[in-house]
Amino acid sequence: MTILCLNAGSSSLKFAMFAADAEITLHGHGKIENIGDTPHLLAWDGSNRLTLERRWETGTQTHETLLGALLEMLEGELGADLSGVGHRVVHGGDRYTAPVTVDAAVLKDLDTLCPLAPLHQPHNLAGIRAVALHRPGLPQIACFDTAFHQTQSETARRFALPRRFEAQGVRRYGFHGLSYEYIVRQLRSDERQAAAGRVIAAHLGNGASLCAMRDGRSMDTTMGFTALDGLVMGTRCGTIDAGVLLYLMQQGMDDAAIEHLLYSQSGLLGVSGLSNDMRTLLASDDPHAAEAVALFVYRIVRETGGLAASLGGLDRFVFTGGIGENAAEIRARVAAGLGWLGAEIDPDANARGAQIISTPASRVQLCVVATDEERMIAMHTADLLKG
Ligand SMILES: Nc1ncnc2c1ncn2[C@@H]1O[C@H](COP(=O)(O)OP(=O)(O)O)[C@@H](O)[C@H]1O
Ligand SMILES: CC(=O)OP(=O)(O)O
Ligand SMILES: [Mg+2]
Repeated sequence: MTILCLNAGSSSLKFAMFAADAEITLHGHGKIENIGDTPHLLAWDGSNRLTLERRWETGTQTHETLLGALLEMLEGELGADLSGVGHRVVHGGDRYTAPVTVDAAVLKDLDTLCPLAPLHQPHNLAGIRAVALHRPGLPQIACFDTAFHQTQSETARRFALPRRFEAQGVRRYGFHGLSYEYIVRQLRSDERQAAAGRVIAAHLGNGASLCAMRDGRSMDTTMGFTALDGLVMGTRCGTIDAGVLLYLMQQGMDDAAIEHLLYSQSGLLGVSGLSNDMRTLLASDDPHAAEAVALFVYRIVRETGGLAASLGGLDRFVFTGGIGENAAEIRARVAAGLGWLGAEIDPDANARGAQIISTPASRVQLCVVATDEERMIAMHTADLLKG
């Protein structure tokens, strides 16, 4: 069977076609990056040969218009032999703890979670609606970022608020779960049994989070009720004193203005005043860019300390996501900050982007694993379609 996977991130729209028989084989994939600024489409065939490139002017396109362009481009692929479409849906709330076939009732439920993931959920659901218009009746499977974190304890997921709020679903959920699930599979496929023990994975992309895992199960994570919590991100502030929000409200900012500030104008972009793109910041000699990068690294190191404490120590630290996989300088600076845990980086292995970038003597093994949310979506989608 042939499966199309769609993954709408906060600044990107990724897609991939797979043949899912005994094995899952990539037929083609691509991404539209830099959405909100100057969108840039790249597409490759199954052997990673570039087949298409296109750029749009600044500020003329939204996630929705680009999705339309994408479906037009995939028109041929959306032909009769397509068995289904798998989607990354960032928030599953309390109800959706495993992949599900989407129908009108499910879609309505998922819509109610849009305020909890304003940068993602509306785009995720727009993808489902657009495909339904194009190909009514084609099975569509929603795969949730929150599902992987089901294994966390009540304590890890609880806010110190009066109980009635928890009953309403106000608790920590965690995100990037498809990515962490894939990382665990990759670590397990290795003969070193690398998923065993106490592992922290760092998904460092435009959104960024850490996940503390024991034997491949999520124990804690830096994102919470929403994907705003935790690390400094491209345009999101990460953990912030709730008193700041009270102050902003008292200053007359309304909820829409605060949402825009915290989700879209903060993080690396807000602190640098320059860009949310790590490549741009690393290449800049502007002191504010350097300060944004320093804060990004500092917060990763600090949160790792907390998660290592909750795991009772640390055996392995995994870098993944656009920054984790590609930015050797960030990996080196994070590793330096983890020296107190016994981490010791091998500079040559790090510069090469090797799978293991720590020295043999390092007490914490440092790894780089390329994540593949689309393949994880394809695996779930194939499982559901095969019944
Ligand atoms: N070679 C590189 N060096 C530094 N940062 C990089 C590199 N390649 C990609 N990145 C960064 O990765 C981030 C995007 O990560 P990605 O996981 O693709 O995003 P998304 O969260 O939208 O899926 C951007 O900040 C980008 O600058
Ligand atoms: C949940 C989240 O932040 O996703 P992304 O990294 O794709 O923005
Ligand atoms: Mg992402």
